[in-house]
Amino acid sequence: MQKEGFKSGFATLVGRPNAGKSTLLNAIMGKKIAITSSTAQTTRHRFRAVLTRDDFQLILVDTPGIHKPHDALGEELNESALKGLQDIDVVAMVIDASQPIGRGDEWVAKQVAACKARRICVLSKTDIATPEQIAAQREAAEVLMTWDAMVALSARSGANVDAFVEEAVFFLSEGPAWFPPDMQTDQPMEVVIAEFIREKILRSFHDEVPHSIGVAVDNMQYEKKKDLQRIFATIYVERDSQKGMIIGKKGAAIKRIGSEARADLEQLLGCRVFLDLNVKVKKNWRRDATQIRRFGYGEGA
Ligand SMILES: Nc1nc2c(ncn2[C@@H]2O[C@H](COP(=O)(O)OP(=O)(O)OP(=O)(O)O)[C@@H](O)[C@H]2O)c(=O)[nH]1
Repeated sequence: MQKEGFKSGFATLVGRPNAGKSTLLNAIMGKKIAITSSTAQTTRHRFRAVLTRDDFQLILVDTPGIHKPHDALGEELNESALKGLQDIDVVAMVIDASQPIGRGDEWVAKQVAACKARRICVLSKTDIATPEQIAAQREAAEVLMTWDAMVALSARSGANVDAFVEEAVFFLSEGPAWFPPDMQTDQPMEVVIAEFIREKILRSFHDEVPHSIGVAVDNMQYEKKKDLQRIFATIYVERDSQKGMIIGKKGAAIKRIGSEARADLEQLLGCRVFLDLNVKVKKNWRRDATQIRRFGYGEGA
């Protein structure tokens, strides 16, 4: 059971190249997590990490187009980067405390200032900055915009990293966790979505459906013009009776699951979603090694 007052939501780390975003992400997670770029860039959000504690779940996403001013000069990318920032709760802009604020920082700040999310200024690398430098950087950062919070930290030494997490969580809303607590690392989008749908089904049936059900995303197509992500997924069950239950009378149950999942996936992905769900009976799918990998539960998934 989730604690009363449990909070959940999304945060993104932005900042010019080399500001220290990846190092901070790793420090937040408390271990080196694989940061891959294997995820198809069909959606605005790339999931980097999910941090779950007793009282919160903080999902760190990457917002493509916000780090690299040169790539983002085109109107279109600019706009989509900004839109991406609209769906998340907290934007943390990482500024290197040991370097003067430059044009790269100013560019990123402009994007951040235009979004609705809560804005946290992170002054990074305090281990190599003098107290005078940090104080001066605070002042310079205040000039960039009005922040909801400011934290000076060192991802390398770990100093104040927890304080940053606390600030970010403070701005999240109360609500249930989006993902299972043991999901931590960067995952391919298909696995994230499959896991998400599975979670919805389990919740929707209040544990009447066994945890042995599996979900696999078979295909994903993004239509740029419509800003629409088509997702084709299969729900695997072990028995016919389970299939009947998930489909429901005249398909009522699966329809409901589909529309609930779709609405949340739209928020999750930051674009419109068309969701096609199929139910298949596959006995003992869990024992099949290839299947396990495909479903994203086994090692090496
Ligand atoms: N001394 C010190 N160095 C840091 C700290 N955080 C990051 N660095 C170093 O700064 C450099 C850039 O850090 P990254 O975390 O890769 O920066 P980034 O913002 O993710 O960079 P891009 O991926 O290019 O956008 C690396 O050499 C890090 O080791 C810190 O807290 N202290």
